[in-house]
Amino acid sequence: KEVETQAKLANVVVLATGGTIAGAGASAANSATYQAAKVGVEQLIAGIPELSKLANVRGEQVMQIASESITNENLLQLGRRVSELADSKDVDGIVITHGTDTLEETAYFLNLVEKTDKPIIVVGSMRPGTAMSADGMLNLYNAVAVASSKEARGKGVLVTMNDEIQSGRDVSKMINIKTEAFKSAWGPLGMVVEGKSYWFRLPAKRHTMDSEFDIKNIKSLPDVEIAYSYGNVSDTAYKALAQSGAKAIIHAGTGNGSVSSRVVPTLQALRKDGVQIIRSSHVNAGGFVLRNAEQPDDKYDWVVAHDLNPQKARILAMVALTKTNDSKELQRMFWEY
Ligand SMILES: NC(=O)C[C@H](N)C(=O)O
Repeated sequence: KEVETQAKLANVVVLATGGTIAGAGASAANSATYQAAKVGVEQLIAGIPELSKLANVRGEQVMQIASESITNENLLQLGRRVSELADSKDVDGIVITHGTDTLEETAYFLNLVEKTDKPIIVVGSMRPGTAMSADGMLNLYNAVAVASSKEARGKGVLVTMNDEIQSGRDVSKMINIKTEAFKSAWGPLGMVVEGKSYWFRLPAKRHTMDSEFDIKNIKSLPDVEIAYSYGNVSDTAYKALAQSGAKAIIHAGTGNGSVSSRVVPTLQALRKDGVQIIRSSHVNAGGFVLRNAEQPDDKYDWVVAHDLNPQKARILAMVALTKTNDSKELQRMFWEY
């Protein structure tokens, strides 16, 4: 009987990368002071015996780092492993445990480059497993539940935090001290409660199977950097980033991606030198940057990031630049993805 049930359960692989979900503190009262990336994947899985009722779960330690230290090489390594597993007949769903600081970047990257309709769920936690009311256990349980469900197929890369199912494209870490940390300006796609998913909406942007990008064709990622804007901003950072070899600079602009008059001439000159200029907004609840609003993008040959925050704009720019350096093509991609 047991063998029969196991055969019916989905096969889910948990790829562990580190983060607070694998963190450990000195005492149970340490919810904010701890070391990330300490606990191995086997221990994470063993800590939730209920997983065996949801799926046949096995783990793989891909790396063990705090996500603020993730590199483009790490992204490619993870992306390639996800792709290999997705191609395997024995795998029905993939869960990635990840630090929350750059979780939204990794989720968006995978959403762009993985050619599969199998569920890929990225999950983290805000408190280490050693803390009182640690959130990692339930977040991971929910991730495995969604990864093993048929309804999650074809919905792009997803994130399960705080009982919500979010689109990996839209979701962003909005606050760093609450378990209710991840939000999307356009709302969650669904909820997961007691291991069951409840769906309410679908992503509208191109992703995974419908994406023109494929991790199998990406050898390396170009250098794309971000410059932050604020009152009295100077052009020093923009110039330095270009000098260090950035192929594109994401302008993390104020408001609707506005650019200080002190910086405009430098950005015009950098564009003439071949650097792509991409205007985004760093407003917290979600930016919305439109072409030729605030700045004459057509005239300057700049690109707008639309609703992508600066760190997500960096991900799309890197992936897009592996295919084209044409600013019109880049702009098309920023509307479509
Ligand atoms: N909550 C977390 O996971 C934060 C941690 N610094 C990380 O991103 O790895």
